[in-house]
Amino acid sequence: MGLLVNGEWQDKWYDTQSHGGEFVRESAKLRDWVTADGGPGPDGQPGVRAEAGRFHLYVSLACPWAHRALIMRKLKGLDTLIGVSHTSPLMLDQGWSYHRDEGASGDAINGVEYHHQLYTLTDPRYTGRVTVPALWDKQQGRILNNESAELVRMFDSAFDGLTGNRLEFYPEDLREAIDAVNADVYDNVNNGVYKTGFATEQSVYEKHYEALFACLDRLEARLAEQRYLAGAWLTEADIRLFTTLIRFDAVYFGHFKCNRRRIEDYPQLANYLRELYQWPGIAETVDFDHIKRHYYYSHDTINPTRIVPRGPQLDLERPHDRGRLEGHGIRERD
Ligand SMILES: N[C@@H](CCC(=O)N[C@@H](CS)C(=O)NCC(=O)O)C(=O)O
Repeated sequence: MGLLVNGEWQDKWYDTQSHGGEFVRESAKLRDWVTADGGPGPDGQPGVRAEAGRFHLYVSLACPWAHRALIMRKLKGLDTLIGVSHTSPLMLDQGWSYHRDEGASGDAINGVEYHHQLYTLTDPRYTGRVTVPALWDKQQGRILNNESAELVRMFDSAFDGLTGNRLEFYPEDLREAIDAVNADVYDNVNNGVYKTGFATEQSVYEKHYEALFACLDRLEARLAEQRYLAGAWLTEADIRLFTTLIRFDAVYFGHFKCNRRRIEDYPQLANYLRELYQWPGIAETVDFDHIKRHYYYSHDTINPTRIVPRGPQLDLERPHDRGRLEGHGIRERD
């Protein structure tokens, strides 16, 4: 576990000390976009054109951020256009690796052993954290973008002309609702579990624990009234919540001490989680072996014995009750 400083790998755990015991997530730094015609991204970011076979997605199957991109790749029918490599679940002194004997796919594109080498291929003097997911541009030989929220948006629309897929996860008229719930879920749930679990001061841990469960209570109340987070349509907001909920009972409840309640104990969230898990294409993106081995083995500051728990036994295939609420599925573009 570590980071690059001027292209040199340094083996360091997160610095919570200089933030009063807080884990502070660094913003992603590689932010170019893929667009249908190669024009700029939505905020004027440099753009490159969507082409079949040009891009490769590097992920960890354990990582909730990478998982968003993997689900979008699947639901948007991008499997044959964008290849994927996955890391070993074990993130050790050299960070993420492609060691096959630990369960990685290997790296068929660049043949690197460590994920940080993709960052120094991108910029030999790269400084920053070395994270998954990362979208590689084979034509330019560099990582184009390493921010999952942006990969979700690109995958939603940039390749539609090539795939003919018209599913829409960020429809114009729902953007306000999606942005609002995303902000709450990001801060208190997606990143909230990390802020709770990585805290190194009791009061900081308790503050984030309270914020996390207050948000889960808000979501539980919302999902009693509507089928999905933005209403009757399934949107990117649901994908973004799903990847944290699916890891919750298996990892965050114990390992990150997020243990007021399990997701299984929330009637709405538990049924909602099962509906999403059972959505065609989603279950095959979930790998509990990678998920559990990653967290319990890699974070030895939290779990020094590196024992990976056997449980819990989860039955995500059993029926859900969400059909009682009005739902239209995923919107299609005209
Ligand atoms: N903002 C990034 C965050 C990605 C991220 O933090 N990924 C984790 C894995 S779950 C990682 O690679 N961490 C390595 C590190 O922080 O050194 C995104 O959403 O894409």
